[in-house]
Amino acid sequence: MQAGIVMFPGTNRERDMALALQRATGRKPAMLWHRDTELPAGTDLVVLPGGFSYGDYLRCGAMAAQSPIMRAIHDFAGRGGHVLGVCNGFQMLVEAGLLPGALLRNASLRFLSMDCHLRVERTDTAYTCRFQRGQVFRSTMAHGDGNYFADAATLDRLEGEGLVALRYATASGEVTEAANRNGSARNIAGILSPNLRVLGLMPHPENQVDPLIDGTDGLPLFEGLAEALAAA
Ligand SMILES: NC(=O)CC[C@H](N)C(=O)O
Repeated sequence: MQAGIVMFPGTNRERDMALALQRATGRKPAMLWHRDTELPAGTDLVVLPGGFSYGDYLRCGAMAAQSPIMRAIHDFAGRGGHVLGVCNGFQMLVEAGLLPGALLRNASLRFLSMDCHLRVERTDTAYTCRFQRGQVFRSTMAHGDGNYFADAATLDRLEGEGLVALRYATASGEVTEAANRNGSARNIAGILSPNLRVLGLMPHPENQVDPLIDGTDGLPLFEGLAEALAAA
């Protein structure tokens, strides 16, 4: 699988993402720049990593969504390409219209940097195929604007079409208000596009890919991608 990671001014999680992908695929991802107008031939996965693109000016991800490379990413997604947006990358995907809804300020109006637990809601996707349905894994959140919002009709559509990939839950898998630290609608931590190929999520699975650093709870996401896209 050949992945490309896009960097914007203010991106800060691209190296962690590269290590996570390299660990799972055995291959170095291509590092791409926001001014690029094309993706390298043979790209199987585009990743929009976390950070503070353009200093979060206007709204998180709003300026990045207007970058030259976004047109190529739109085309790639339109052809059925896989696109993963993590944290600021998720914010970019909604700002670019590739996923519905918005990421509002956290309900507490505070930047939240803490562990969280995620419940896997479906497993027939390239991102989640290495998890069990209902499995809970530990991850990390680090954001000021992670409060997922969409109108009721959109939320109902996402639920009805099974496009909620991940929810904030307790360590034992209960979807409670206390587990939902940023106030997201229906505890939503990550959503999919209707073709299941675009995933946006606020927490950082790339933080948990090394037993010597913070465990390997996030590794199945990258291993699943490696497996699913190698076979593609
Ligand atoms: N870690 C991140 O990607 C943070 C995203 C964004 N800057 C926020 O604070 O919400």
